[in-house]
Amino acid sequence: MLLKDSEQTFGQSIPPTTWYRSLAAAGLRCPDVHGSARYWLTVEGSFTRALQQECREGFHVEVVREGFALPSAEEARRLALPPRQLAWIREVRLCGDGQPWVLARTVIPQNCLTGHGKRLSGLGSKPLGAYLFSNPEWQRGPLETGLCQPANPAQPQLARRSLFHRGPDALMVAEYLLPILYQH
Ligand SMILES: C=C(O[C@@H]1C=C(C(=O)O)C=C[C@H]1O)C(=O)O
Repeated sequence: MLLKDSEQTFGQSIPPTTWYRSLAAAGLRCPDVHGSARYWLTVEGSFTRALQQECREGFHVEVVREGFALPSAEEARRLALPPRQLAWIREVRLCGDGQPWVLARTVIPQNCLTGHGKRLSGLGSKPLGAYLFSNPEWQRGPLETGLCQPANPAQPQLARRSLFHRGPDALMVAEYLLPILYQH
């Protein structure tokens, strides 16, 4: 039976998440990070590229929402943003072979939307990684590991995130691994 998109993706929202500065630190809390998800939590370079290499049929990005909104208090602290400053927030599903594999949330402060960065608010279904990794002005910082508190089995349990820096500007990309990606 074919499910409607709303049924297929029911429950696949982003759960509350605690972030750790390293995989090892998260591993003390949750040894699962060293299991089959470890590759995805640590893969360097473009995550989009790594997913594309895993696809048999194809890769696409589905925009869930994008627009100006308030980051969470934790995101604002991590990005050193003043409280209540709006940022461009993009949430997408990264889909392999027609199925969502990863939920991604990117917080783009307004100072990143200047110069070439203007493109960041007009990506639509073009992957953000293609822009960031073809643009040498953006440098990635260290990867953090996230342990999620899922409310249902469709929600992610594990996540990763990093800041991308352009001089003094920084944006933050978080990727939440859906179980289908690493539980074969
Ligand atoms: C940051 C990257 O971009 C990917 C693409 C995203 C998007 O289009 O919104 C979000 C998260 C990423 O995994 C990457 O490829 O590493």
